[in-house]
Amino acid sequence: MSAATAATAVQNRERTALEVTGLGRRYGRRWVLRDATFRLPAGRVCGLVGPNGAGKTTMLEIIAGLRGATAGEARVFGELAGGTPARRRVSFLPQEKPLFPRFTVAETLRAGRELNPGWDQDLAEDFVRAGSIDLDARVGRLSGGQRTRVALAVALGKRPDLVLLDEPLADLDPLVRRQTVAALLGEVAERGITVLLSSHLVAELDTLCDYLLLVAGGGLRLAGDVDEIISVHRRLSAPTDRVPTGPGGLPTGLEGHTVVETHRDRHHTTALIRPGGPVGEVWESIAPTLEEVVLAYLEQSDSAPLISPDSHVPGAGREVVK
Ligand SMILES: Nc1ncnc2c1ncn2[C@@H]1O[C@H](COP(=O)(O)OP(=O)(O)OP(=O)(O)O)[C@@H](O)[C@H]1O
Repeated sequence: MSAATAATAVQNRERTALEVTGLGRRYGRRWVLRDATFRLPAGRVCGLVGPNGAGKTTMLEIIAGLRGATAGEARVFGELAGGTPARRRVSFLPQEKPLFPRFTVAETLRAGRELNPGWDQDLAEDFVRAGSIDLDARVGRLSGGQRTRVALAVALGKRPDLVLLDEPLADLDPLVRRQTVAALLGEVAERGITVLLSSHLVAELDTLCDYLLLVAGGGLRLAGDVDEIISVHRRLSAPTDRVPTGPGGLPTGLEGHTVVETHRDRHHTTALIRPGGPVGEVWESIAPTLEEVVLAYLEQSDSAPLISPDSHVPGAGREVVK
């Protein structure tokens, strides 16, 4: 390989933070995750959503190298998850924050420094101080929000290229959540860090994430840039008496479109679709919110997956739905 080709290969690898191919995990006889294939471009903040038990933690643990896959593989900046080169570039913050209550905040950061060769003490200390947290305070005496900030400081102090966060905001009140999110996003934007975070806070996803993965029913249902995902969907509504149920059980006029979800009552019929062409005039058609799209896919976990072009893994043999 020439020097130029090798440089291009490195550049390409650095453009993809995460590449997951045919990933599956079985516990006993039960598959919780099957055939997940996607690419996460570097520098994105990606939300990982799905119902309870959909396999979000399992996926994060596999990427962090804490759990093996039953099928397929995950690569972090081109390196196989679990290996030393991949682990060096990843920080994982599990749901149960790994902090010792008896340690002071300063001792917690010192432990981070001793365990991580690339540790950035200034970054970690600044992140903690910006939350008005005393470095001499005992971790066990901190509020939930303060503990989250300390745990995030430890995760960021490692100077990772990819941060994996398992429901980091679940136990925070809305104000602290907003402050913590702003601090986190400021830090990741400045350093070009890629973030993959699981969350049930569907209504707040669009303030946090510019990329989305949705797992449900054992598989990946949505993957892609948030704006792109929204732009390929339409939210339709029509008077129920003008769109009677057709032969396939769907309201008439939706043939030829990919229908994700429909709701019907005596007066109104609504649908979330991926249009396959122009929509009949009887329907009022508007752009959906991200929350509406996510809720529709969560409700209809067997709807056709949408893997957007920049989430597509080249050569993985998976259909790209536009
Ligand atoms: N070590 C294990 N042994 C057996 N089953 C497990 C194990 N870990 C997880 N599971 C099961 O796998 C499924 C997926 O769990 P996982 O924690 O990955 O889901 P999740 O999407 O993160 O859920 P939640 O939103 O509730 O946190 C669940 O049904 C869970 O009970």
